[in-house]
Amino acid sequence: MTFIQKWLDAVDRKGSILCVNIDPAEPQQRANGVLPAGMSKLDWSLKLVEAVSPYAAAIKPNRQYFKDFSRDEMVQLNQAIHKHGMVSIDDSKIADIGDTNDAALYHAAQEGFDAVTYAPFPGNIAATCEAAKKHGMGLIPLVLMSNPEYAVMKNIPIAGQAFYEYLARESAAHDADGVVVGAPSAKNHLSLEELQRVKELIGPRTVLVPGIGAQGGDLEPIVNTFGDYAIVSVGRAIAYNDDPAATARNYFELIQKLRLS
Ligand SMILES: O=C(O)c1cc(=O)[nH]c(=O)n1[C@@H]1O[C@H](COP(=O)(O)O)[C@@H](O)[C@H]1O
Repeated sequence: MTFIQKWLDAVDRKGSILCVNIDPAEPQQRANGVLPAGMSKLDWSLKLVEAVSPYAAAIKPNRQYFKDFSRDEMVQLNQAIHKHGMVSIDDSKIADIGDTNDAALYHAAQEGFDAVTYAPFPGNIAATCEAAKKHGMGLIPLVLMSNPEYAVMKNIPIAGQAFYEYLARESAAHDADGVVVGAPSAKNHLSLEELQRVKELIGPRTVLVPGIGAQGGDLEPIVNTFGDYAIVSVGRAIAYNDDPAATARNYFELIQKLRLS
């Protein structure tokens, strides 16, 4: 089954398009938004998965925060995500030569992920899409990032089009399962027109949308543009709130209003 189908099934099952990012920072790592002292990363992550599971259809662990995890720990986390009827996205943003990307996809498959994020800047979209299919993994290339600095990249002309259009077009041409498009906000560079352009170029594929919550992104243009193909991702605003379940429910309800209007 393709990742797109897995996602649409999860949306049906859960009645939600919310994805919760798990980015567990260690207490000594930064001042705010960290794991409680003395609590294991795995226990904290499993507790979060359970708390948000009534309101979310996907979980996205960011690999930079899990460098210390064993395969067994990652397998346990993915089993919990699947037990609750959600899909699991390995946010690795792989970005290397073919054999190395293949290694990342192999490990993601062994750990039980459903899809992997990919930074297509080495120019090997075709080969990486093929490798993802070989491993039964969904592949989600970055197209429009949410960070303000991406403004310097997105319109660089390439093959007669803007860089982001090129990435969206290539992702669709090689049958990637989706793309990453950040949520427009007052602080970043993203516009409704760009969202619509990406939709036009990729057709019915998933769109992983980070940038809601801590980064101040706007829900409305995302849900209105991409509908149930939008994997609406919220991280710190839920994970580090005193009541993650209640916060996930609030986001779920905000999204539902837009989905059903
Ligand atoms: O690929 C991503 O998920 C991603 C792409 C992007 O353009 N912007 C972005 O914030 N992300 C990731 O999405 C998550 C955002 O987390 P919060 O800002 O806490 O909701 C982090 O794990 C980021 O690494």
